[in-house]
Amino acid sequence: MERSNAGLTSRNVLHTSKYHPHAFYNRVFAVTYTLAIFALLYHHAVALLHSPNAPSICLLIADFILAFMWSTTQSYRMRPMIRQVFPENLEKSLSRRDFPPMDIFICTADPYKEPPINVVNTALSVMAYDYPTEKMSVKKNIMERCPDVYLSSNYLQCSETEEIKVMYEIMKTRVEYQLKRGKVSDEYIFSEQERKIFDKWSNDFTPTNHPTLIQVLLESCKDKDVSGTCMPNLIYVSREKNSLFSHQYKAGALNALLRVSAIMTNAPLVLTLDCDMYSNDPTTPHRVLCYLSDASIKPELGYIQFPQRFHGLNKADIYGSEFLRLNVCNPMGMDGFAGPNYGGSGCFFQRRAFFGGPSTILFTTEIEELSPNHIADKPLASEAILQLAHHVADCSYENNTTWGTEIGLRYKSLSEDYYTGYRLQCDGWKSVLCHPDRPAFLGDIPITLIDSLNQNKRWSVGPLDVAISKYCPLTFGVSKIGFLMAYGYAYFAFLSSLSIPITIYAFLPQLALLARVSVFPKATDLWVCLYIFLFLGAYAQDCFDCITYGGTLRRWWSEQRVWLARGVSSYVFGLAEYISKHLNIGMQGFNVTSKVFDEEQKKRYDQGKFEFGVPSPMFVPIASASIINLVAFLDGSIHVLNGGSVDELFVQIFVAGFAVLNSLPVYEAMVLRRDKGRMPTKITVISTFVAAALYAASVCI
Ligand SMILES: O=c1ccn([C@@H]2O[C@H](COP(=O)(O)OP(=O)(O)O[C@H]3O[C@H](CO)[C@@H](O)[C@H](O)[C@H]3O)[C@@H](O)[C@H]2O)c(=O)[nH]1
Ligand SMILES: [Mn+2]
Repeated sequence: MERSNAGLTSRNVLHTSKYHPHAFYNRVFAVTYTLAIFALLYHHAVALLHSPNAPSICLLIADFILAFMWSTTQSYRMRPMIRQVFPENLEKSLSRRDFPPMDIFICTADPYKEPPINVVNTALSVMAYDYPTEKMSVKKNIMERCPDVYLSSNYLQCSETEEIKVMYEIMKTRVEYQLKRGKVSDEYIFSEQERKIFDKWSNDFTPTNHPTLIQVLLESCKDKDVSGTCMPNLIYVSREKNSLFSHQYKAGALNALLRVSAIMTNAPLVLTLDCDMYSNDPTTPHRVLCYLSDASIKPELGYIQFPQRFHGLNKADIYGSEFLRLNVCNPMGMDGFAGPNYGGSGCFFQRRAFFGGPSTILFTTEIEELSPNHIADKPLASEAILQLAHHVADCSYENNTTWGTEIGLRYKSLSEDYYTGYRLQCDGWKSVLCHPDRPAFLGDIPITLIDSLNQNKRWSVGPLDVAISKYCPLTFGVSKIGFLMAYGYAYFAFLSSLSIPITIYAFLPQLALLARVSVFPKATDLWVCLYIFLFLGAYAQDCFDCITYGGTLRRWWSEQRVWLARGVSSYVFGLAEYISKHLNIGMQGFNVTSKVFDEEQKKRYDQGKFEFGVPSPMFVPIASASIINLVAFLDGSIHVLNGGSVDELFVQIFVAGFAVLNSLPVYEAMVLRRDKGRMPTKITVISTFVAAALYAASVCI
């Protein structure tokens, strides 16, 4: 079925949508796989009734959680949607003069993890959007408008571009120099006005304690570029920080930006960007307008999400950072229903969506100027406007308001993107996924294992706060957005529960193998076919999906490997962090992912080498599991080679062998490598002790 928007002749079509042809096969497979899961649970139940024992109970729990998590992913496969937009037709139905104003928010939190020059690049890349009045004008029709990317590309060299390059290099050196010094030195302050600005960073100014700073850097129509074209408004905002207040991390930052921008410009369209996500296509807003200029869908359309895409991935994508499933497959699946989740960056919102559902009356704001209906027509740099803007960026501003609970970005979860998208959809908003071939934005990826594991830990803890609350997708969600959408959200909500089955499968069959205890059906038993089907079925479908959506076999292998590593590490630590927070013995925060690349680390990453390097406890379960699996695999194989029965232990030897195959880079890092990214000896020693202790404990039981 192919649909296009009503009211336009085919020549003027702005967007079309059709369901993915795989949907039918996915459904047939889902039914078959469900039957197989029931058969497995039946088999477990019979075995347990026959001879109840601890390993069988553990495996039942593991399989039950895996089955539940599998079921939550099915909604993504029932009705994936493929959309296309035709920006070339846009100006036939909407004149450039009528393009809606747009506010773009770029968050940055830590200059030492997020180099300011990269933030500058991101800002410049979107300031150069092909967009009217504030537009930077289309010079030479360049697609790469991120200066750093453009200047490192094979660009057309002429006196003008060389001049720009020199200007850029000077700016870059200056910014980096000031960062090292931690202060803007006098020789770079050229006027009394600039001095006044920089004086605001007084000596008692710290990242956690400082007043609000708002600086209008460029004002549209007052500031012009060399060709006389208006520049876009460019405003620097640093909200007040005070250690006595909870700042709600990125969600708090975005809410402050929502308010400050409401006072100054109040554009109906809002784009949120992470500081590393530069624009890779100047026509992106045109794609957005293909949806928003369609009166039949606009009233309910809360946001348009572009998949997060990344640059600098190594060939095998060893840490699975491409996240095809998270950023492309799942959102396309949800797009067949109410639409994709909000991904934190590369998302265009209707400002109105932050102020209550589309069919409810607009939620009232404390100050009239914050309402999305308010028309901001005063000069932004005027005293009155600046004063009000400072006021709404105060720490205490949100006290006794519904910011973060009913309006704006929602707090409660460290995954503010996941939770906000979910709540907006529960409010009745729809969304669409815009997935052009040329990525609209490109962001940085973590290049060390610890950064990647930490990022995944955050993504497992954040949604857990939603799972265990009155907004749980399985209850609240089902009642608001229906069973299938809610199940899609439940997958993330319960992501950390995957730690239980993965950890059980990483240790239990292997310890049992060492003790010569059989925990799976015999190789000659027909039931083993069920295990083979369930394992191969899940793996084959995953691999097939991955390749369908643009992945490679090699990357898929990395993805499944890192899934196992997250299971024993990120998700376990995530659960532990969640529990300790609720017992009031620990704190969790938004650990900003580093975007600074150490040259040597980058080189190793490019060679496809895993970067351990730091002695982090998060590596201990990974290393311990690798050791136990290797020992069990060798021990089991020797047993068979010496004439022991293979029948009873075959599945366990297979599981251990599979884990060994996945652990090859870990052994290499523990034993063979000498570079700085190797596994720290301390971790190898601790992990060996842990493995031995587990073995000893299993023998005692
Ligand atoms: O207290 C904070 C922490 C982070 N950020 C900003 O949030 C963005 C994302 O942070 P990053 O460390 O890069 O996190 P990632 O794990 O890479 O981000 C993913 O996951 C986040 C939620 O966990 C989403 O907000 C992001 O959009 C999504 O890309 C960056 O621009 C940060 O500057 C803040 O503004 N305040
Ligand atoms: Mn990031």
